[in-house]
Amino acid sequence: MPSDALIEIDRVTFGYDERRTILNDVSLRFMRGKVTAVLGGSGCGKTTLLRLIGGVHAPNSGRVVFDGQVLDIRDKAQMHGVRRRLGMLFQFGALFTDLSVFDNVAFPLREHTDLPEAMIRDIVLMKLNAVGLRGAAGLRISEVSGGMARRIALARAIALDPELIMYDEPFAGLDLISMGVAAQLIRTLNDATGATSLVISHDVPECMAISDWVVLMATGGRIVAQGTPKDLMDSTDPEVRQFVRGEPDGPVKFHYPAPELADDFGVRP
Ligand SMILES: Nc1ncnc2c1ncn2[C@@H]1O[C@H](COP(=O)(O)OP(=O)(O)OP(=O)(O)O)[C@@H](O)[C@H]1O
Repeated sequence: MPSDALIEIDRVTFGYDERRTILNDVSLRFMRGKVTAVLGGSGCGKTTLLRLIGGVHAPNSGRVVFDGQVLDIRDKAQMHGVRRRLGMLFQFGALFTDLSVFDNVAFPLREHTDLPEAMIRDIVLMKLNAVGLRGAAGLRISEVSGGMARRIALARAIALDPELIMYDEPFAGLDLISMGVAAQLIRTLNDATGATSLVISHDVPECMAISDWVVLMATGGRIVAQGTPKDLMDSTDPEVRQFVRGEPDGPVKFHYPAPELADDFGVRP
């Protein structure tokens, strides 16, 4: 019987080199059909987690399990199969600026399938329609706004009907309206396609609004808390409160450790 979790991170430890461990003994489960957000401050290892799921790197110890298969990045056939089932929305979109909107969305279909051009056209227009941009198919990337670019990248990420869609900072650099549109799209596409979505971000309100489950991560990949958005919003844990309410000071200090002010300014009597 398939597990309820599409992805399991099982006691994963990882560092880019021996000097520093980025994720230390992290265990997490991402449930099928749900939107899960991993929230955490800059540098705590969120993107690294996505790279481990995408098979860019292998853990130093522990396992990453995708739909019951333990990932082994040396197994080219397995990784090819797994990557084909993943859609990834990178930070800042990474669209091909010299191609049209249409050709950007068609790109993965032309690369990974032998579908006839007429069918590719229908799929591309359907995906663009899903993000509200069917009418923009003929535009060049240089002609579209940042918010539109994000939606085009999303249409491209779902072109091959992925079972898992991973979003790396989908709200970064967007104005409030575009942010709201992007957030609703993540939710709508998840529900319409039956995919599983994983969002990593530090935008608390957007993630709280669209997620079924929220994980709060701190330095070293330490899981501070996880639960439904309501659980976390209602939490009385000072570290959770500081994070979800954006309070500048709390268990995580505003000031980097420093000598006393009076000592630094030489005014101690
Ligand atoms: N390719 C790399 N080689 C070496 N160190 C890296 C590499 N990529 C990231 N790091 C380091 O790993 C740590 C975690 O980075 P990561 O990008 O996973 O964090 P993050 O939580 O996604 O942060 P942000 O929100 O700023 O993107 C950082 O200290 C970063 O400098």
